[in-house]
Amino acid sequence: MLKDQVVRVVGAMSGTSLDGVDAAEIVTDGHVIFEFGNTAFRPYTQAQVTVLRAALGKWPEDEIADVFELIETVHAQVLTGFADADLVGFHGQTLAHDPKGRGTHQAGDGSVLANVLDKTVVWDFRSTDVQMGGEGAPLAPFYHFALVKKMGVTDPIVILNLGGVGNITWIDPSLPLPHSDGALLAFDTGPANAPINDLMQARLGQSFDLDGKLAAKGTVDQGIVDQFLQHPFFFRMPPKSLDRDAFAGLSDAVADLSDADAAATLTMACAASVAQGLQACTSAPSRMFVTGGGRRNPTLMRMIADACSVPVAPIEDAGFDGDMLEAQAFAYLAVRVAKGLPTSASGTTGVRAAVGGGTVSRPSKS
Ligand SMILES: Nc1ncnc2c1ncn2[C@@H]1O[C@H](COP(=O)(O)OP(=O)(O)OP(=O)(O)O)[C@@H](O)[C@H]1O
Ligand SMILES: CC(=O)N[C@H]1[C@@H]2OC[C@@H](O2)[C@@H](O)[C@@H]1O[C@H](C)C(=O)O
Repeated sequence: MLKDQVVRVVGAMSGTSLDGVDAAEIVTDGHVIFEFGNTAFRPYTQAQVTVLRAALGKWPEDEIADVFELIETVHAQVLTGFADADLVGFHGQTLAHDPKGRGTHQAGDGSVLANVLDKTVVWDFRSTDVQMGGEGAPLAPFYHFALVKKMGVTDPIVILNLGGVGNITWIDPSLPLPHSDGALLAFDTGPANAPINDLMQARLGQSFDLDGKLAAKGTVDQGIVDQFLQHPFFFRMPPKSLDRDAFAGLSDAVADLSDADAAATLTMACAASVAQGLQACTSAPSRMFVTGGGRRNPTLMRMIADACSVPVAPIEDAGFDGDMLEAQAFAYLAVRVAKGLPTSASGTTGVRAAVGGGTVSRPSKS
């Protein structure tokens, strides 16, 4: 791909919440975001969620061909709607993440999708970073940097993503990429929606705490939150990343609480971990913009605002779509990979040097 080429690219993301596949198109040269395009969301059926949940923690050597097929099929269904896209960024579904041990594992084979869609697909974004000593996550920060440039702000700000897991990017837009040391600091903050969703599913058969209504009725057990903050993860210096189920003990800790108190306590645990993450940022940002599904939970947003000493607002206040940001991010990163540009650096994943990685698969017919 030519250095200055501007590309219409679609990105697709299946996140740790296991709710479905987001897809979003942008127009970019891998540096500047020129335009936002169409978006789509395809929820997983209950049966598909059950298959995906059962596959969490699995590695390539496990028998999971059915999971790959499921991921590829659902992504193909969503992505056929993007006929005008020149390129596809395919994240896949993270099943397991152990960057300092077994590696990182996303289900779904981009070469299969390339043939089905008859388009070039960029995928397996995280492996090279892990092989180079990085965390392999979070990877959205380079896109966050481009968004902040588009906003035109000059002061450091923070973007917080509240998905199944939370992650934060501190950005100083006055400094240059790609050598993001200084311009970017990014890391996972802790579990976000995943423990709340798991509680709602196990106790009430619901997929999440709609509008934080159950948590709003409960009382936080501060002792459990304080104990949660003693987890070794919170004593590690960033960059750092998490497996979705790294905090399984948190669910056990609220087992004896009422439904409402358990929901309130898990919601506060997320807010407390965000507040702690903010403390670890390079400097106090002027604002925190929140993306991801958790920004729709008013109880969680109130707890975060109370726990953090900076103004907190959904990213829509900056003019962006908080439901599609991650899908857009993997569209943006796909162009960077195709152009040989880095997608992570020591400030975002702890990798030794800025690195691109990713696999580019072209349709075998062309
Ligand atoms: N109205 C709402 N009230 C409460 N929670 C909500 C609401 N809407 C969405 N959520 C939460 O947001 C989750 C979806 O968030 P999102 O789509 O950002 O996750 P993801 O992309 O799967 O995660 P990740 O960023 O970890 O990959 C839902 O599972 C739910 O927990
Ligand atoms: C290993 C993995 O898939 N991590 C996800 C997960 O979901 C949120 C958080 O944990 C973040 O580290 C990452 O996703 C976002 C999109 C990222 O890479 O920026």
